[in-house]
Amino acid sequence: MHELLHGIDFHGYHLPKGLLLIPNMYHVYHDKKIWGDPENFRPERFLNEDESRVIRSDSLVAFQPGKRQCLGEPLAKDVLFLYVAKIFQNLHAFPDPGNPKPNFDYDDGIVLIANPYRVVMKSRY
Ligand code: HEM
Repeated sequence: MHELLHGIDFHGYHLPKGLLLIPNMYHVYHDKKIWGDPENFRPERFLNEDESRVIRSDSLVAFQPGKRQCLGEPLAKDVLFLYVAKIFQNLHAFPDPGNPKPNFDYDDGIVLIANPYRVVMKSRY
């Protein structure tokens, strides 16, 4: 969230001094002009053609661009990578056959919260 220090005109709107701005991440991550088919889980969209490298995209804005961007981004990404990699290095994950599969439904709030779902984790070893 950022507060405007002075009023500005932006794309035909006047934004007054003191206005609080909150980026609409849902809109960015569901923009068909950027992602094509945002509703599909297709992680390879973030890889180059031979899938050997992650492509850096200006549209991935979880850590925010600009002067006040997150200082902890490299640390957060390393920790998340190790955390998720460790889980899937040791466990297989399956949808729970006795329960509905996860979907894109959510609960409204300040942030959107995924509805609960169950998965079965099995040791790889
Ligand atoms: C998944 C984890 C994280 C996410 C998604 C995240 C996201 C963000 C976002 C959106 C901002 C606001 C940027 C803005 O105001 O434009 C921010 C600021 C900041 N983050 Fe993070 N962050 C994460 C983890 C961390 C960690 C681990 C650290 C430190 C070890 C950290 C340190 C900071 C600092 C110091 C700022 C303030 C930067 C400034 O105002 O100049 N963050 N972060």
